Amino acid sequence: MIAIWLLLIAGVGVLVVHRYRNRRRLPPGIRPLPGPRSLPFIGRVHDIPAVGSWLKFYEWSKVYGPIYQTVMFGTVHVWISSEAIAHDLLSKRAIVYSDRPMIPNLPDNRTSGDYLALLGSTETWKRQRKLCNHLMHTSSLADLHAYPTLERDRFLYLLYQDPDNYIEWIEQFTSRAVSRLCWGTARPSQILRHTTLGLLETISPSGALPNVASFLRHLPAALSPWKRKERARHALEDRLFHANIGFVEESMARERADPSFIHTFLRSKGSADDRERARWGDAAEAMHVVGLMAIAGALTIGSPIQSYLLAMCHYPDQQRALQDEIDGVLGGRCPQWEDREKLPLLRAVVKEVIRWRPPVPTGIPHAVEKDDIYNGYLIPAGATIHALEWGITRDEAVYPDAETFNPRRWLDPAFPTFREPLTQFPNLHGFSQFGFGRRTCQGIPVVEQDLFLTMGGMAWAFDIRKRRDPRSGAELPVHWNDYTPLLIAKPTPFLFDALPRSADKVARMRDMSEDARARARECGGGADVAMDIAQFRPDLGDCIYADDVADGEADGVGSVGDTRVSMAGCDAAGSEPDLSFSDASTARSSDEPGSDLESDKLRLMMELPLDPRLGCKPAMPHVPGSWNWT
Ligand code: HEM
Repeated sequence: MIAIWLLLIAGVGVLVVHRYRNRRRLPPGIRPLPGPRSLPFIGRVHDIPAVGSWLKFYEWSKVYGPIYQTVMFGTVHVWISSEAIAHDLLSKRAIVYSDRPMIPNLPDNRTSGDYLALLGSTETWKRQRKLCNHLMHTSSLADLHAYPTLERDRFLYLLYQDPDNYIEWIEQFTSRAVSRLCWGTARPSQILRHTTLGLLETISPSGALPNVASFLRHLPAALSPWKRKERARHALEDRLFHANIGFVEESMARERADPSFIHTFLRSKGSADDRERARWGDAAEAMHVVGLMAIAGALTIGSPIQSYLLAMCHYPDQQRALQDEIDGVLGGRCPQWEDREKLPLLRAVVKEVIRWRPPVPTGIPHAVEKDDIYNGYLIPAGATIHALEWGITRDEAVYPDAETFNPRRWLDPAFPTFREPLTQFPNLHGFSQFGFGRRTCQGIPVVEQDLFLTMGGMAWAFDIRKRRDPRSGAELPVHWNDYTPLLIAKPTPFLFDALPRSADKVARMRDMSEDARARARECGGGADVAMDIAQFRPDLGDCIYADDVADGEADGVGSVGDTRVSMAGCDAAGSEPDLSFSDASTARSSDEPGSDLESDKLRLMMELPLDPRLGCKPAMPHVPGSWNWT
């Protein structure tokens, strides 16, 4: 207790000195940026909500303008809500604006080579960024979109079988697809999900107290639950990454390795060309670069996929227009990556979902290394610079009627965002939502494929619509903008119907899933190279994921805590549940509104405690016949 008091006093002392130092004379004509008034010592933190903080920062932009500052515990934070200003500073003056701030709850983030995206502007960062570019480029040539397609085909059939568990299937899709890209196998995906969520908590302002009350970072590990948690998480992640690279090495030794980022790296290391061998650093570094790419993919892509479902609930006309495009161009076939030039509306929907509900609404902050003057305002060295993505996407000059989900803004010359040729545009390259300047997101090719395939697949297969009340038949409300509070925001759960559009599409989905399963059996070293996933289970504590039910164990009954959920219409062999089709009059049996199963599902969705980090339930029932470890 005494230690805590001493630390508090020391913390206040540091803040006083910091404040005194910051209060300096400005050259004539130079002003500090406008912003809300600060309280002594704490600055302006007391009225920033823990949930939806970006809405408050956006509200302030309406009062103080598209660039303003707040002070939080002695640090100046600059908030930018205009894409043009973000480019002026973060892109055109990238030489001083490409640093990252120190994260109090992960104080070595600027120097440790373990987290490319969080590294300061150092030589390690430059080397790692080059390696990341090289891996991304080489793999796009190597036809790696076969992996997202395989996982999309698995995902669609799971969503058809059990739409109420959509968050689980989406998170499985993203983590499995990126695991395959990184290591050529989906087996590490559930542990990856676990460690990745932990990291998101570690670095998010709302995820760990020291990120707001930064003096708490000085607490010794014995007194800091945050430090202990992060150490355990990091140790698990390290073991996972070692196991993954070991798996690829062994697969390569047996000539069974599938293409992956790590495979590409190891092949360059084995090259006869000395320069090629020396170019990309050592295996330990590559292991972390690829690990960070996996983390980035597993964290983010689920957000727009969930937001697509939300948008379709609110905008049935847009869904119909998208289905018309897909049906008209593909004649009943499910979209494939090769179809992208022919489907501009689908690409517009992908981009508009991201604009409408930005996955990283407060942006990933940069730091400025030297004092800078912008339009007569001082931006002091060390300030944290936020491109406020939520605000940028609400700039009415660029996005008229910004609150409305309108994919046509990317396709119609009447809108400022229109760009030709439509075989190429819209696409995600250069989109503000992926950052600015030298720190721009390196995963755009992966995001583009994953979202095109999943959103296109869902529009082809399902009518997404609001669920009806089992008793009154009235539409159940679906929230408009309730998002989880961490750095990557996802919609909180909502109920909807995913009605398959025809019996034929159900049969196609089943076939596609079966084909995907056969393709998956060929991947990941096949049966020759085993990956010991069980070694990690003890580290997962109480967390149970649906994939923990191994293949073949499914019995048509899943459990959630103490509640057993039976999947009516399914048997152990994985036959289909009874469902109605949107274009047929087939009556629902067990799944009909008002049935016991329906009320069971509703109760589960509403009553189970949310995992506050993920915004989803801690454990989900298993779908019989789904396949997990291949
Ligand atoms: C919807 C999905 C995604 C969104 C919205 C997103 C957004 C972002 C944003 C806003 C940044 C920070 C840019 C800046 O500081 O100016 C970033 C950085 C980064 N992203 Fe993504 N990202 C996504 C998916 C991915 C994926 C799938 C990968 C890798 C496979 C990836 C890899 C990275 C890397 C390596 C960085 C760090 C760049 C650096 O600091 O130099 N991202 N991303």
